[in-house]
This record gives sequence, structure tokens and C-alpha cells, in this order.
Amino acid sequence: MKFTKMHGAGNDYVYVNCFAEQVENPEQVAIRVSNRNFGIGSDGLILIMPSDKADVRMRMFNSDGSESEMCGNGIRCVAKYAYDHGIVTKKEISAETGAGILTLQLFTNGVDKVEKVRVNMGPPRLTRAQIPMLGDPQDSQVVGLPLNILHETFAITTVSMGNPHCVIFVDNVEHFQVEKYGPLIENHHMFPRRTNVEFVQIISRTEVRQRTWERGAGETLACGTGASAVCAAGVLNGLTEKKILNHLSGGDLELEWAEDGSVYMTGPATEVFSGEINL
Ligand SMILES: N[C@@H](CCC[C@H](N)C(=O)O)C(=O)O
Repeated sequence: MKFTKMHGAGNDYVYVNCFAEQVENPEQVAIRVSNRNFGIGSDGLILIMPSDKADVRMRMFNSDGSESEMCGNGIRCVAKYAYDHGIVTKKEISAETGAGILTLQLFTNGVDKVEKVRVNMGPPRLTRAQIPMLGDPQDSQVVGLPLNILHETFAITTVSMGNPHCVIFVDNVEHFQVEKYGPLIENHHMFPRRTNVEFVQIISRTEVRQRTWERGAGETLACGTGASAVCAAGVLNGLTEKKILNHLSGGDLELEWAEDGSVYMTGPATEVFSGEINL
């Protein structure tokens, strides 16, 4: 299988051009290639596919083989791959994802390669049914709900960006035990399809620092859907403005919850290397 390794702010995936390749059993392939000792090494597998509804389609698998509806860092890299490898020639493209069809604006450098992408991530979805989360499905939003984990109580805010997120504001995120609490919240019975978890420190009303425990992957260096969920959660909790800079462990993302109701995410996309693997 031919592949290209790419990352967005350090959130790294193995990308396969399915305009040219066919991938059987992508769940198993994701587990195999993601392994950092016995495989290529990545947070998961992303398939770049033809679409009959959009310029390109993305399917995304975590390193444990589970499929997610959406990946914010991944979709920027899909856009970069599609433009740099001649699948698309426009600088505004559409992409089909499990979270719907998104529009993306591409920014190129002096040698006409994509460096940065702005994605309309769509509106944050806030009802319990949309997350999904146990409780009254019509509950319009969950903001600062107390959740007991071991001997701690966390105030959680839940947001779906097509995939589920549980946002928790903490005083000192660098010293926070992400590995201890992340998996307990990811697998909490409140979340029937598990959840991604963002631990966030407020720096100012326009700047935050985020660490992410990803569903199906563990702690990663960045999460674009998570950063978008944090943008909404900060506003819902009255902690931040609608436009913020988010410092993730592997780089920065710019977020804006705009007047049209959508969250816009802008950030880098980087190609690292290409190769071939015998499966
Ligand atoms: N890193 C991603 C999100 C990947 C999927 C997530 N782990 C899930 O299962 O929903 C991003 O940049 O959004």
C-alpha cells in the first residue's frame, strides 16, 4: 500500500490516496500502520476518496481501529494532499465527511503548495442526543455539569463537532493528569459512543492552552474538532470571546465562532514523507 505521512499541528496520520489505491479492512490497517514500534507510527489512518457529493471524501480511523465521523487536523491535510497532488485545482473546495459536507479555503506558499487551511467546521451541536450523551435528549445544552470521577468532581461542557467532545477547564493544564482522567471520561457510561476529552487552561479571553485525550487514540499533540469544541465551550461558559488562539501541544490553531453559527478553524497542514508498506 502506498501512503503519505502528514500532520496538522503534530496530530499525525497515515494518508492513503484512494483515487489510486483500494484499502480492504481499513479498521485492521489503521491498527497495523499506527503502531509506533511495529508499523509506520501515527494517531490513525485517513483515506482520501472520490465523492459524488463533493470534491473529495475523507474517512478517518483512530489508532485503535474505530472510525470517527470527523477529524479537524485530518481534513486540512486531506485538502493539502488533494491540491498539492493535483486531485483538485481550486483553492476553495468541498469535502464529504461523516459530519456532513464542509467547505475549505486553501492558502498556498511561493511554490504553490498548501501551507494553511481554513475550514468551516459547521455549527457546534449541543443537545444530549447530538453528543450523544445519556439523559433527556432534548436538553438544549450541557454547560458546567458536575461529573464525579474517582474522588474528583469536574464541571463538564459537552459539544459535538460531528464527533463527541467533553471540555473541562482546569487551572494548570501542564500538571494535569490527562492519562489518569482521560480514559475514565472517554469510557464513562454517560457517553454511549465514548467521547474525546479536552482539558483546557484559560490564558486570557482570547487565548487558551489545550491538551487532548482522544477517543480511540489516547493523548495526541492536537485535535482540530476538539479545538473547535473548546471555542464553543469557552463562550458558553462566559470565559472567552468568540475568536481565540488555541495553543495545542504540537502547534497553534485559530478558531472563530462566527455570526453565521459555524465555527471556523484555521491551521497548518504538513506533508512529512511517502512510502510503501506490505500489509
Ligand atoms: N484528531 C482529530 C479527531 C480524531 C477523531 C477522534 N479521536 C474521534 O474518535 O472522534 C481532530 O483533529 O479533530
